[in-house]
Amino acid sequence: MSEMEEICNVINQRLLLVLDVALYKIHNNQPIEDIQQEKRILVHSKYVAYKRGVNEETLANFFNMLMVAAKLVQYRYFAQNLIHQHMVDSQQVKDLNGNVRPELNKLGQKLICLIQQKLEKSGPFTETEWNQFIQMISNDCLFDSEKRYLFESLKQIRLSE
Ligand SMILES: O=C(O)C(=O)C[C@]1(C(=O)O)C=C[C@@H](O)C=C1
Repeated sequence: MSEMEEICNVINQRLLLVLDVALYKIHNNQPIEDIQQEKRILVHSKYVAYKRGVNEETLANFFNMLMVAAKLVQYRYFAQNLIHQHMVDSQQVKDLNGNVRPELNKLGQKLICLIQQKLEKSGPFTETEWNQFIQMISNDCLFDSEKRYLFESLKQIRLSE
């Protein structure tokens, strides 16, 4: 598998996993957006980036866009399920803090690791990789224009000076 394929796979897994978060929030009447959690993710991912020699600000911008994409996917899922909201089977709902968020965390670390390896090997992402990216990011809930924003922020990531 190419590095780009591996990176897109992890992004796809992350965009699927946030549906478990949405299900939890629908079931518990919580809003999709959790600014405190976003702050925690940004602080943590900057720390991991720093440890791995990846420029923290450019990495944080990318993670910010990942969370925007996650919210879009969740809002659309939420809308699709509004009519069945009262029927969400509690058996399907996973433990947010004990299970789903730790999984999201692991995927985030894996992503930073793959990005670091790719940057060290062949430098920043370039326009030539866009076709592969758009083909690989399989989530139907995102428009191509939204995938483009995600790719633009991926292109900006650099190693530390
Ligand atoms: O952990 C959550 O509550 C999520 O909804 C996931 C996530 C993310 O992508 O990491 C997305 C939106 C929230 O504002 C915070 C974090």
